[in-house]
Amino acid sequence: MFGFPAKGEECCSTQLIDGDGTFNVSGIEHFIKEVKLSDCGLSYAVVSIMGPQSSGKSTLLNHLFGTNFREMDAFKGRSQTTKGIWMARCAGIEPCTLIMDLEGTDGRERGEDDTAFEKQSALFALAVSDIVLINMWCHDIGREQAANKPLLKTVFQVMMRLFSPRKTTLMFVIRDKTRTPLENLEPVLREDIQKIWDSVPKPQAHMETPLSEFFNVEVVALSSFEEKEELFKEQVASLRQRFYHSVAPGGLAGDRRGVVPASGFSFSAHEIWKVIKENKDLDLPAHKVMVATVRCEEIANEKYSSFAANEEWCELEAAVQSGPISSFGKKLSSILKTCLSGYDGEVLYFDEGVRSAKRKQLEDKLLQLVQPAFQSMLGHIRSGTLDKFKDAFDKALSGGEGFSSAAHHCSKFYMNLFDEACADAVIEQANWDMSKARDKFQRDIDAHIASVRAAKLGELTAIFEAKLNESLSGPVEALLDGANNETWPAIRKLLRRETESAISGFSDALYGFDMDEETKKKMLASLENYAKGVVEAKAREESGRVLMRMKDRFTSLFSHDSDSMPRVWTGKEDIRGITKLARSASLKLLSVMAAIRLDDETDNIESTLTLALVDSRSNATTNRSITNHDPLASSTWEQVRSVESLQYCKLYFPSVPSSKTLITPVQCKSLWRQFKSETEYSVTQAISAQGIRWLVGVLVKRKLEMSGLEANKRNNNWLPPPWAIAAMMVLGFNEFMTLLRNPLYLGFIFIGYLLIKALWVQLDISGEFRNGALPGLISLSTKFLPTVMNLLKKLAEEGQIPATNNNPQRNPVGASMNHQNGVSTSEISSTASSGVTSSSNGTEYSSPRKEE
Ligand SMILES: Nc1nc2c(ncn2[C@@H]2O[C@H](COP(=O)(O)OP(=O)(O)OP(=O)(O)O)[C@@H](O)[C@H]2O)c(=O)[nH]1
Repeated sequence: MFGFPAKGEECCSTQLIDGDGTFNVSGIEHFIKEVKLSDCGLSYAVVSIMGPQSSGKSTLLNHLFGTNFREMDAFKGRSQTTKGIWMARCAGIEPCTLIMDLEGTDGRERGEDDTAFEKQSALFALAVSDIVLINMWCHDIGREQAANKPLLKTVFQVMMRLFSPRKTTLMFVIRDKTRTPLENLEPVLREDIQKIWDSVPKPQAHMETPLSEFFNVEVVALSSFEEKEELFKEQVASLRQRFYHSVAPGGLAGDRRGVVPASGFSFSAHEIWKVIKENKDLDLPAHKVMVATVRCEEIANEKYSSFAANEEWCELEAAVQSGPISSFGKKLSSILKTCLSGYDGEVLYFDEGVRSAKRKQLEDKLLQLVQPAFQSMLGHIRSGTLDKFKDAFDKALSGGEGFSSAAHHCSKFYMNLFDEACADAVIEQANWDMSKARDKFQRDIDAHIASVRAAKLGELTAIFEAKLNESLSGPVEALLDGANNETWPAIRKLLRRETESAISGFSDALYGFDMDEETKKKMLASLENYAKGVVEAKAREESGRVLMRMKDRFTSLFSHDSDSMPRVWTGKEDIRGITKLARSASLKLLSVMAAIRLDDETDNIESTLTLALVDSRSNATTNRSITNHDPLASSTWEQVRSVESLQYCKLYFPSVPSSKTLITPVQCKSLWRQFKSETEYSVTQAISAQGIRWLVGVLVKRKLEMSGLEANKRNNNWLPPPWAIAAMMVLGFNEFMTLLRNPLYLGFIFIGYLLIKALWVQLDISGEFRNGALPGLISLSTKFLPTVMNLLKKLAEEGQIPATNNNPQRNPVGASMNHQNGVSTSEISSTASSGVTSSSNGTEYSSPRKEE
């Protein structure tokens, strides 16, 4: 359908639009590449020719511009040769000049009524050309029925459909000029043109607009090519000179307007033709913007794609994934700059507003593309600088620098380092806000400082807490062990002294942390509370062992005399008095252990316990008769006060809050019951021992009275008869000899002899049996029985033989109470007992514990 230049032709011509009005997109693109039009920018000119069919248009163009448009063969008769619109590049004229050969008007092939294509092609030529040649016969000038009149009318009418005049140069080429000189012809022609212009209906806006506003009118005359060919050629050669640098100021098209840059020519021409075909008005300025928009976008896309594939960028992007890159910003900025410069160069002649907008879009897209790499770079900078900061900070701290000072110096130094590194990574074109990255880095540094501070403060706190633990736990345990009236005052004094010392030291240590007063106060208060907590915890721990301690104290006082010597129950001792003394000492211990008394407030737990458990009034039967209520049947000491204050008005009853209570009233009662039941055995044992001793004394006395000295002598004859001794020697000779021969047996026999002899002498067995066998056995049992019973009891406590006292069925209250207290009875029983030394009045005790 479309025509292409024949092979070997020096200058190509291409059919731009065919006779049916189809635009040859591929052909024109091929043509533009061929003539390298895209590189021309605005330095190109478009010249078109219109005129009646077979008026020698192609002949003129081929001679004038060196093109090879098809010409009619003169010998075949006049017929249409050019269909549609053809385009070729002018040879040898600078700048690049494109020539368009239009289909002739008034062609018989289309008929008189088909003027649509004629008008469309005229409008197209006016829209894209800088110079329009209008071919006309010389003899038509001044004629009413001239062939060019309809053509001019068409040109002027369609001109109105362009929203803005382009100042196109209309060059009237008068063919077959006669002898009449051009000076005479030109005014007539101009008059004709003016008449036609005046007669053309115009829109309101251009009613008064002169022709010269739209067109530069030029007139040339040429001799007949057929009759005076040489002269024709000379005149054409002369005319050709006028087309050199036609677009330069002063040139033929020097004041043209609305030029589309060469790279947009193909697109622009196609779009114009589309609008013309749709019979719409052609808004050239808007069209120009449209072309600029499309072309700038195309160019921007091309640049973006070429940037994305740019080797330098790809290497940089890959490298930044694995680590920081020096001069990252500089390198990337340079690649971006090259890309944007390329865009700027190519869109230079397009509408400024459009190209700037598209440049911005391209820049944004490019920056979006490179941003992840930039973020990676920032990430490297941040993590690297943060690591360096951490090392430097640790070194400064371990080098002995104060915490606040080290934090301040290191933070400042590494913030500056971060800023410098960021400056090195900054992309010129980006103008990204770095404050967020900086803030984040600052937050990272602050968080690290805070975590180190917390760790250091934690260490410091732990050190002082450990010191407090050490200085309080042991002494408090010792003080509670020897519970007496001075125990809690002494604990308070100890707590005050140790707390003050710790707080003073802690306060000095906190100095370097540059803390605000409120936080410091909180920390000191926390340490103070910790100290209290140590004492309270120790007191709670010791209260769990109160039963064992009470029993120890009881045993110590009951089984030892005032010189701490083991008591021998001779029958002269006041067992009741000793028991009472020992029990009241144990009750004292219970009352001291019953509550935490770290405040100076006094309470009367001891009096309450004495009243309820020891005094005559506390006897269950009597008590009920007086109060009809058990004063210790309460789980808090507050309730005891509220109830009992009505009954015992003369007493100040304790008001110990639950938080300070170690042993509740009901637990005290239960403990006391268990304590009594578990110590009763010792008392019973003492009473039995005293009874046996008394019985033995009576029996011995009577025997001595009855038997006298003879009986005494008879009783001394304890050896067997002689015949029995002889029989033993005969029958046991072999065994006797075996014993004598074996030195080991001899050794055992000798040791056994020594032991028996020692026991014999120590226990005075011969003396005991002096008054007869029964008194002797009874007397010896009184010596052995307490020792054996104590041994059995100890074994039972250690769990080596079945316990009798820990039977929960026998002591259900005690068992349940100890579970409430968190300490089991067996645990209490198994703990080694401790001793106390009683003072003369039996109420003050010191605590040198000793192994029984
Ligand atoms: N009288 C006269 N005839 C000429 C002149 N130049 C060319 N011709 C003849 O006119 C005829 C048509 O020439 P073309 O150049 O093909 O004319 P055209 O206007 O291009 O024809 P279409 O493209 O068909 O409209 C040819 O036979 C030419 O020899 C001229 O200056 N004077």
